[in-house]
Amino acid sequence: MTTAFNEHDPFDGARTYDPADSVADTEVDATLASPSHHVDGIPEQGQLELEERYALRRVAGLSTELEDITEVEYRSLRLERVVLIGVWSSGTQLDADNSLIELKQLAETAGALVLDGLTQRRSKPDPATYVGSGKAAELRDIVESSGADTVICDGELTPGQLRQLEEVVKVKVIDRTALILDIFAQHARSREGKAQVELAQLTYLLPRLRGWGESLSRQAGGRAGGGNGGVGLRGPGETKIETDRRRINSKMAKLRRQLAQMATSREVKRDQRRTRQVPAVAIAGYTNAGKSSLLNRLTGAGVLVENALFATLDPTVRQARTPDGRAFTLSDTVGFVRHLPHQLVEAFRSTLEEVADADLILHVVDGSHPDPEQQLAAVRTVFAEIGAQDVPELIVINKTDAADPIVLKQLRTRVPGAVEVSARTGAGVGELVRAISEALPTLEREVRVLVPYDRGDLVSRVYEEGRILHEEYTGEGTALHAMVPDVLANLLEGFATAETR
Ligand SMILES: Nc1nc2c(ncn2[C@@H]2O[C@H](COP(=O)(O)OP(=O)(O)OP(=O)(O)O)[C@@H](O)[C@H]2O)c(=O)[nH]1
Ligand SMILES: [Mg+2]
Repeated sequence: MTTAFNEHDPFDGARTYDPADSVADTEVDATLASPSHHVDGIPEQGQLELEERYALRRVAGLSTELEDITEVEYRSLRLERVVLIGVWSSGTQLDADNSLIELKQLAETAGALVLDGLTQRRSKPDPATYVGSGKAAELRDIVESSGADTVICDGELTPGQLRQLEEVVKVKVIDRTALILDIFAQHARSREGKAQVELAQLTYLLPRLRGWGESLSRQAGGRAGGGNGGVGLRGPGETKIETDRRRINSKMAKLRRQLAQMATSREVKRDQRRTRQVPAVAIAGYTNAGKSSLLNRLTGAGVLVENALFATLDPTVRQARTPDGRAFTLSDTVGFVRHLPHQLVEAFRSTLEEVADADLILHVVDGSHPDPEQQLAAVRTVFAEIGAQDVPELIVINKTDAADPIVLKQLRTRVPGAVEVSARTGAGVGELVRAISEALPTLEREVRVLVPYDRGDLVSRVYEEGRILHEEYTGEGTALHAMVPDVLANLLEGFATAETR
């Protein structure tokens, strides 16, 4: 890569930050000695080049592969042309690359064309411009020469960082959180899903309002932030930003009310299932792990399967039966991702409660991914956030048909008891069904009863809801030895024969 801090660079050496300009500036760490900071002092060109080369690394093979040229033209009409940038502050280089590859998948899922991807090794993101200011200027050159119109950063940036980086690179800058929110917005179908996404977007937007645009709004934001109210800004002098803020707040309140209502109707359905004592199994896991494919394989549900992240946003619930005939429900859920924006976790809380409320979680992981363990860990973090950490978990390693045998072998020792399947070929699915059956709580009780002939209703219920192990017609009534749900067992208690008392 060429470094190009040249004479035409209007920012080079002259770049200053106005301390009143940004929230981020209050967090500037004076001891942060990244090589990039030398740029402001105009170091020697040769030394600079070496440092730059070391620090800003292009991730190979990251640009979107296009099938043919017409696709390029078609896309350029409606899609954004993006450059990705990530700050790599911990973990190995492979981790950093994997993270940027995932960012690429996210960007493409959102409909963007990825032109380039770069990472910078740095002890932590620059408080002002995310990447160091020197790297930011270099990034601007890449943006310029590639004709990109958007930069996507692999993290959540402060409003100040977004704005200051934007000032350097001269194109729109968005962060990973905004990107994920955008994908969710594009994929939401149901009324509830749409409301949840909108609430999350507004939550994200609210603190960022002042980062946008003119000095007036910035000023208003700054003063309000200083605790000194909007003196002189209210009434006739009220700024647009305050009106916007108020509008957003009331819209959010309205969405919360609507969501609460929708959650109630779902709660009712869940209660119905509970009183019928049908155990609930939730399929959860990292996005694109093959959760919907597995639901289809297990129940023939015909749920949307797509090689895209976050294809499923609305939970689907299906009925299923264990090989020995016990009914249970199986639900597909929204996929998780590393650093799932907390605004989304909050907004989707009621949907995610399906997982927390389940009797068993099928935790699906993509065995063909280079680092499935990291995905397992990321998903468990979300489980903890939604209070699902105590639900029994059955790990399902999917895509074994495409998985690297070495990764699989490693995974086997690290996650004992996992079931290996391929939703695509059907391999291992029989074993999975047996494992589900074993792991499901037996809400059944064994009963030995003698039911008088005038209580044929109870006998029919045993036929419908339970499993009969032995039946005999005696002088006094029907003698049954059966496995029945708890509720029915209670009704039959009065007819128990001596053996079960
Ligand atoms: N090779 C292979 N591909 C699979 C398998 N299962 C699913 N896939 C593919 O993986 C991609 C994602 O599958 P989905 O079932 O949509 O995954 P998901 O977990 O529901 O994804 P989201 O809803 O987006 O979170 C699709 O392209 C599937 O065809 C498998 O066993 N083997
Ligand atoms: Mg899905």
